[in-house]
Amino acid sequence: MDTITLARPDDWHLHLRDGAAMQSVLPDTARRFARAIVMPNLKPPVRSVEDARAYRERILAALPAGSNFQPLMTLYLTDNTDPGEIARAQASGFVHAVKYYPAGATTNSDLGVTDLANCGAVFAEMEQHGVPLLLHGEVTDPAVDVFDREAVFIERHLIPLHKKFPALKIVLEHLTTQQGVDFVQAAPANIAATITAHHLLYNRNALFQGGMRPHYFCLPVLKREAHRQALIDAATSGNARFFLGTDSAPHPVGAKETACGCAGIYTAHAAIELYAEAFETARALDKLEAFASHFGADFYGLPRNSERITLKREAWAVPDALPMGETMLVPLRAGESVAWRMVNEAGSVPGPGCLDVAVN
Ligand SMILES: NC(=O)N[C@@H](CC(=O)O)C(=O)O
Ligand SMILES: [Zn+2]
Ligand SMILES: [Zn+2]
Repeated sequence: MDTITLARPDDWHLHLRDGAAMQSVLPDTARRFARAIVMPNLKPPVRSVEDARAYRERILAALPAGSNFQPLMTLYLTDNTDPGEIARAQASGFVHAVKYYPAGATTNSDLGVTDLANCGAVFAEMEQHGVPLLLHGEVTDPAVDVFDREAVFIERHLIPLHKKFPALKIVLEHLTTQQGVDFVQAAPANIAATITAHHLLYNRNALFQGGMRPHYFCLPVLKREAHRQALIDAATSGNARFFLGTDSAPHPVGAKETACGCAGIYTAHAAIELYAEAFETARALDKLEAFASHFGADFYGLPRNSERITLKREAWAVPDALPMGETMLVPLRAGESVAWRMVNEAGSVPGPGCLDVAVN
């Protein structure tokens, strides 16, 4: 198979940032995806429906001309989130989920939740209104090994939370472990998980290949090979509760190549192409469409996309760096190649994959 055609995919976990940085990265996503769940970890975070309304307007205003891309907004949960915000979120029509960051777990999580017990009234409202809770599922306990933080989160927090709010829709974001796969497989249909392209393609060796590799550092951190295999098996299994979420997370090169580098990997420039590589290696390209274009929409109760995209097996070179506002970012595969290329509807092959203008 040298070309594949699939319904236009959606990205169920994306960081777009704001301002000039957003202006730079948004076209990469808008060219490939119909919709994306946009993370709220801005500075300051997107905490209210009104914050989300304003952020959504800024995203729409930054879209390339002619793009039909739809940002699906989320609220950043804090210890002080007003339970009344949930009904307003649901009524808004543009807020689709609430995001939980454990305070201090990851980029811009300082205002995150210090104790899930502070949010009981909010979770009760979410359960009642059918608003999904998206989890950065890692404990922050410094006594817990960084590679075990997802598994320990599931035991300590997720299992009790699910017991207390059994009908609450939960997405365990950026799944990285066998334990996470096992939990989702054993859970009922209101529990799902997103899986990134980088966690499907790389294990933790990538962080230390010939030296320290800050551009492979993200949270949750890449795990050992057995976990990557478990993620591949889950993503290609046809189980509708595993679906695509890139967690593409741009940072300026200077914030990555430094003594204390930020967590986050940029993949939006080649997102669906990288998933195609991972699925092809697993001999499961026939499972890509459901994972990328059907299951997430079904879970969120949104219609599947009717437009289609085509990917062609044709290697292209990823530039060493891409613009990010006034500065640059280093994308995944910088200076290397990606095996699949997205072609536009007319069947023509655009120029370098990540520097194209929008194709709709
Ligand atoms: N994944 C990351 O490593 N970083 C994300 C935050 C997150 O998703 O945890 C970011 O905003 O940079
Ligand atoms: Zn996260
Ligand atoms: Zn993220």
